[in-house]
This record gives sequence, structure tokens and C-alpha cells, in this order.
Amino acid sequence: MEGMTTTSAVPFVLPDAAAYAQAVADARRASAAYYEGGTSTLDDDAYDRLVRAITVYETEHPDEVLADSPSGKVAGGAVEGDVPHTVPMLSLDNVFSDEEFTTWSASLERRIGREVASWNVQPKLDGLAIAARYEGGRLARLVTRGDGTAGEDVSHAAGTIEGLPAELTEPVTLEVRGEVLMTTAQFEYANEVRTEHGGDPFANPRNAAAGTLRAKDRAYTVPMTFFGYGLLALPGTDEALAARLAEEAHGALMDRTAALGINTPASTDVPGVVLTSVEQVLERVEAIAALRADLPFGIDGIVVKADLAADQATAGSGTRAPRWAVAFKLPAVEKITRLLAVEWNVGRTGIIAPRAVLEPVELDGSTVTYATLHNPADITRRGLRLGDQVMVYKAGDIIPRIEAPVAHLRTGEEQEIVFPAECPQCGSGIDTSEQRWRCERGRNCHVVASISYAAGRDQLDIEGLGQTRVVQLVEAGLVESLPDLFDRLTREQLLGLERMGETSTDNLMAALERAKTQPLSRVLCALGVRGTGRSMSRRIARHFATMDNIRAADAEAMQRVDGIGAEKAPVIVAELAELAAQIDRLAAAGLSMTEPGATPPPAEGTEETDAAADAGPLAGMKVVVTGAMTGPLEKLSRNQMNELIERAGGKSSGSVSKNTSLVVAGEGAGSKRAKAEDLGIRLATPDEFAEMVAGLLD
Ligand SMILES: NC(=O)c1ccc[n+]([C@@H]2O[C@H](COP(=O)([O-])OP(=O)(O)OC[C@H]3O[C@@H](n4cnc5c(N)ncnc54)[C@H](O)[C@@H]3O)[C@@H](O)[C@H]2O)c1
Ligand SMILES: [Zn+2]
Repeated sequence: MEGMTTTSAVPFVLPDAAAYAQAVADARRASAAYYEGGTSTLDDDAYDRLVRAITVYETEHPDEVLADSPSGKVAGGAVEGDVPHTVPMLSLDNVFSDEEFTTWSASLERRIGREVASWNVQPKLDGLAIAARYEGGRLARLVTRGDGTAGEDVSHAAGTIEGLPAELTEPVTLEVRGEVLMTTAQFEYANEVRTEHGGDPFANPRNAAAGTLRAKDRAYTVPMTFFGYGLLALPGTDEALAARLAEEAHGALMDRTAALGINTPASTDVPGVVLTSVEQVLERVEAIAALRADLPFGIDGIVVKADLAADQATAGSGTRAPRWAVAFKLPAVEKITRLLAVEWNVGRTGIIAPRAVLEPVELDGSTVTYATLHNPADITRRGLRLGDQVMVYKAGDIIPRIEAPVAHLRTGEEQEIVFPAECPQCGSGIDTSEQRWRCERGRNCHVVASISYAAGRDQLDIEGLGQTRVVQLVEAGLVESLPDLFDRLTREQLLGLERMGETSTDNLMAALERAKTQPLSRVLCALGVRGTGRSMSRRIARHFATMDNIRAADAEAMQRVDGIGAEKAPVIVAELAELAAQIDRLAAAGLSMTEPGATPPPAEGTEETDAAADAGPLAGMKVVVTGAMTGPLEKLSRNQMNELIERAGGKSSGSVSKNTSLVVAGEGAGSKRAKAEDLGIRLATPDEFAEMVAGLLD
């Protein structure tokens, strides 16, 4: 268990024997739940930290080790069984880094007294181990791993596991070992069926597989999937075959398994491969890790095995794990956190999409605060409530998603999630006839919202043009876009509207007239250019001084504006080009296209002297932020951090490379921090960074 030391961010220490005993009891309870019914109260990361603390305590107090301690045991010693295994079904030791793997492989080679001739590298499937016994080619018995020496009979599940046929392609007697799991699609289906039958949803696919495998006499069946990774003889196995199974390399056994009609990783994008050097193994590990987020099933690592039977035999096995194989663990992509709120956002076409607001949680190198919820039916299907502890999944660049609530962690304080009764953007009715809800105004919803925004206090500040009035104008077909207010809408039209008398009409006409005197920064802001808000609009207007200059700017020129980086600049330029017709009309209608007091930047060709972009404490630096920000930066979102970097003259970036100048690593920083250390890139804590940019923090 030495390897466990590197993944977990926050280690904890057990102060005394009572705390140790409590930890052992907690781990045992979690473990039993984890393997048996899928109702553990801990996510894997939390469980691993607990076991690590237990191990540390036991190393320091060897005479206090409790008999039911999970350390050194298959399944933490928490499960049992009554069907003996012919050969023990073991767990795997872990490594967490290239260095640890290299050390491990060297120690294996020392142990066997020769180089490992070839390695077999496979995905570590995130389900549970099962042994399938075939007699004369027919599936006779299914047994769980149990405590490693004996498992539980789960033959009732035969027929619900894809990839594990009732009959093999040959009438042989042997045992196939492998992983039973639920693919993402099977998991979704399982929870749908389960909640329909009044059950609580499973928190994640692994729990779902564990719970489903053991369940008997359910009113419904949900399919699972099997992947084989081992083939061995049984007492009744033909002698010649038994001899071959004992001699064949792992790769050959895998081919044989597939040829018998059993599903193996060979059917996936991450098939097992045989490689000859440690370098190749590490490359393959990285390649599989990179595919993780796109796989239709969960993996929690990569298993590396000595391929040759002779190497395996010489290495032998310990009580918990074989010595000839190891699990290269990948960072946790699932954690339990709290669902704080659900936001309803309206897209450009009027689609109303719910989004989960989460208590921030560090996952796969980034802080997750939002997760997709797709549509209201999705919320119902998952049985979510506000305040629920939820299992959140995030890997690579995918949008984080909620797997399901951890239902047995409910306190009773959870609240029903309230679905909006009217469009949260324009207040109109909602069309709920499809799975995806949509504002009855469709695309017009966006018109209402964008015109209301333009009329707002911080933009054109048009008194008397609140949301209700805008809805009225849009519904009457009088206004379709912002310029219509200024060059199309007439006094007569206004007078013709309900609840519009002479006075309010005149007041609104006067307010529209006043709006024309608002400075360029307000006009720009009113246009609602994506990626710009009030302060950015002000900065752009100040920098360029006139609308003509702004429109003439290409992405490079746009980047000279304080706070606009390489990512944002082209978006703004493209948006402005899209708005060209509207801007022309606004200018023609007499809206102000200059910023009072601003001087335009020097003409093209003259020496670039934009002080703001060239100077600044981070001038010329490429900065990456990872982990949780604390101290003065605590309230800043990742986006605000990036804006801060750009304001300080630097460039923000999402990934660490040799071109990175600085990595700001907060608490829980994971792979990015490690990479920075590898590459020898300068690191700063959030506090150190706050000091560097102190002048720019308000
Ligand atoms: N959340 C909890 O409460 C809780 C409780 C107990 C354990 N756990 C988690 O379970 C893990 C330990 O579980 P474990 O003892 O089952 O070991 P493990 O999952 O770390 O590794 C051993 C298992 O890997 C599986 N495996 C997948 N693909 C394989 C392949 N290609 N070749 C060989 N084996 C493959 C087998 O089932 C094997 O038994 C820990 O990471 C821990 O976080 C969590
Ligand atoms: Zn709407």
C-alpha cells in the first residue's frame, strides 16, 4: 500500500488509538457497502485517504493493529463468501506516477532475477471482479471475488451480463475472470428503471453494478457488461488444455478468451497490448489516460502485467496482490459534493437549460462548480433535490455531470427542485411539450432579453423601457432588434399600444433621445458583445476612442486592450463583424460613436506604445492557474483569475507546457502542479501571486 501516498491532496493523521479504531470501523463499513450494495458514504478518494491514515498509524504503532483492519487484505477484509476459489482472486498494488512504476518494475525484475521480457498493458475497468465457470462450454456458475479465497454465488445474474455468453464457441471446461460493469448508457438506463420502480438511484456505475449483481428477484432486469482478463483451468478441465492455459502468455490467453466468444478489452478503443520496454509501457499508459473521458465505460487506471507465464510464476503473489502486475492509478474523476442550486439559462434559440451549482470540488485538476443537467426530465430521472450530496463526474475536457444523488446521505432537509413556471429570461410562458423546454417566444426571447439588457441602467439607461414594455413591443412586432428603437419605432405606434398614454409615450420618446448622448462605452455594452461586460466595454472604448477604430481592429489590435487575451480577442472581433449592420444603423440614428476624453491609439506602423499591455507585473508572462484560490483571490472565479492575469499584462493559459512562465497552484492542485515541477517551472501560492498583482486587486 506504499503507493497510496501520492494521490490524495489532504492527508490526515489519526491522533490516538480511539481515532484509529473509529477509522478502522468506518473503513470497514464503507468497504462492505462498496462491495455489497453500492451505498458507501465515501467517495474513493476519501476512502483511500482513510486507509492511508490507518496504514500510517499502524506503521507507527505495530502492536496496536486491530484484527479487522483493512490494510493488506482483499476488499479490505470486509466481505466474505462461501464458494471457494481454486486460485485466489487478488487485488492489485497501485502506482501513481511514472517514477513509481519504474521503481516497481525494477523491483520485480530484481525479484525474478531477469528482465521482464514483455508487458501486457490493459485498461483497469471500474467495476467488480467476477469468476465465470464454464462446464463443457456452458456457463455453470458465477462467483464474486469475496475475500479473495471464497466468493459469493451470483449465478442468478447470468443472462443479464453482456459479453458473458451462456455457451462458448467450444465445449471446454474452464474459468474466465474479468470485470462486470455498467457502461454509461447501461447506468443511465438502470437509474431510469430503478427510480420508475420507486427505488433510489445508484450514485455511480460501479455502485450500480455492485448492487445489481447481488440483487435477486427484482421486478425488472438491467443489463451489465463483462470484460474478461483472465483464463484458468478448473478441476474438470481437460489435461492438455490445462497445461496450455498454465503456459501461455497473458496476451495469448486474452486472444483465446475472445475466440471463445467472451468480451475483452480488445473490442474497445483501449485494447490490451503487449510491449517490450518500460518507456513503451509509460507511453501506452498516457495514451489510455488521454482516451479515458471518451470511453463509454469507466476506467480508474491501467493494469500492467508481466506477459509471460514464466515471469508470473517466478514472481508469485502476496496475500493481497500478485507481484507480477500493478495498477497504474489515474486521478479520481468522481467525487461527492453538494448540490447547492439549479440555475435556468436561456439559450439564443429560447431553449431553457438547467445547470447545477455545486459546492466547489477539485476534480481531475480543476475546480468544478457547475454541472450539466440537460433538461428537467433529467432532473426528475435522477431524483435530485437541492442540498443533496451528489456524485460528480469530470474527466479531461468534458463538461462535468452529476451521476446521481447519494441517496442514503440524505438528512431530510433536502428541498424539491422548483422548475420555472415562466421563462427566466423574458417572463413568457414555457413550451414543455418536448424534453428540452423552450421559451414560448423562441428566438424572440433573446430579442426581449437583449433589448431589456440594452435599455438597462448600466447601458443606455432608457427610462420607461422595462421588461414588460419590451415584451409588448416585441410581441406587437414593432421591435426586432436594438436599432429598431431608434430608427423604426414611431410615436404613433407607441400610442397605439395598450397602457400607453400621451405622457408615457412622450417620456419614452425623450428617454430614447437622451440615450443617443450616452458615451461609446455604453453603446458598446448595450450591444451585448459576447465576452465583454461593463468594464471591458469601457476599456475597449477608452483604448480605441471611436467606434470606427474599434471596428477597424483585428484580433491582434484587439489584444492590445488591457485584459483581452489571445482567446477573447478573435471572439470579440467576430462578434463586432456580425453586429456591423446594427452598428451602422445605430450610428445613422445618431447614437454617440465616440468616447469622451479618450485618445485613439497611435496609427499602424508607428512604434507600439500601449503602456498598459507592455508593462504590468506579469508583462510577457504565460500564467496557468490550478487548484483552489485562497486569501485575497478566494472569491475569484477561474475566469476572473484569467482576466486578472491579462490585466496585469500576462497571458493566461489552461495547460502547462515548457512555454509556461508561472503556475499559480492553490490547494488541491494536481497534475498541472506536478507537470510544472517536472518541467522546473516557477510555482507561486495564491498568496504569493496576490502580492505580485497587488496593485490590480480591488
Ligand atoms: N468508496 C468506498 O467506500 C470504497 C470502499 C472500498 C474500496 N474502495 C475503492 O476500491 C479500491 C480498491 O479496490 P480493490 O481491492 O477492488 O482493488 P482495485 O480496484 O484497486 O484493483 C484490483 C481489481 O482491479 C480489477 N481490474 C480491472 N481491470 C483489470 C484488468 N484489466 N486486469 C486485472 N484486474 C482488473 C479487478 O477487479 C481487481 O480485483 C480503492 O481504490 C478504493 O478507493 C472504495
Ligand atoms: Zn423567454
